[in-house]
Amino acid sequence: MLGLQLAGVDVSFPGLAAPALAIDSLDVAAGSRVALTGASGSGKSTLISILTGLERVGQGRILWGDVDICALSEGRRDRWCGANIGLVLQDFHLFPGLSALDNVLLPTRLSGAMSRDVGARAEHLLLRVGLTRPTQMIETMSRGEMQRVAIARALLRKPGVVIADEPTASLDSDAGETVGDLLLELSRESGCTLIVATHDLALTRRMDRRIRLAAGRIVEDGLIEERAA
Ligand SMILES: Nc1ncnc2c1ncn2[C@@H]1O[C@H](COP(=O)(O)OP(=O)(O)OP(=O)(O)O)[C@@H](O)[C@H]1O
Repeated sequence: MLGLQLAGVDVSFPGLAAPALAIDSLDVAAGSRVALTGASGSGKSTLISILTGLERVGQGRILWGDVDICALSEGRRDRWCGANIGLVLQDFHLFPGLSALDNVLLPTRLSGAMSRDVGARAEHLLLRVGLTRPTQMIETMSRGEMQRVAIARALLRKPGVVIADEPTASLDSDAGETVGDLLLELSRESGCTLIVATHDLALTRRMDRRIRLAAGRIVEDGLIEERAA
């Protein structure tokens, strides 16, 4: 499991008068479960992009464990993040024309980290998220099923942290609840840190801590006392 230390981070985009993100310091304990909330445009996706190495910061440090991903070259950062961070996105980022199993395995195959054990773990994870037909083509699946495939893919390489950006936003309430259950259960089972950007109040209440952003800054940060699970 990986803890996060972020310091002096500033992300600006051309045409914006103020930085999209300006965070002096943020620590997340390894193994904790954090909800990232805030109105549309407050900077949640931008924060996720820099935490996962998809976007570079103008200045600052982002340490996962003792690795400062800002100090890595682009290629090394991509490899490190691919191996250590499991990412679940609102619109799944799955590939039509491939089965559920092949979608789970694709990033690992592309990174050259494939092995028999990984193949067996992918099948196990699909069963664990409640999908019994690993060869089913992705385009024939419901949105809730697709998100479950994306969760299995995120967990495949036993990442130290799972980060999800609005994982329940495009799902109905039942499918959203299932996805929330799986993210919480599987991250607990694998002992990884979980960070979820969400507008979903029910999901937020089930986390340990809530960090609220407004205009790119942290305006509220506290423990969630009344957890539903
Ligand atoms: N590539 C970009 N170029 C210019 N501006 C950007 C870019 N990406 C984000 N922004 C701006 O940065 C700000 C924060 O956007 P961000 O997508 O992080 O918000 P968010 O909290 O995730 O919103 P939502 O809940 O709607 O997804 C917004 O003002 C947005 O327009």
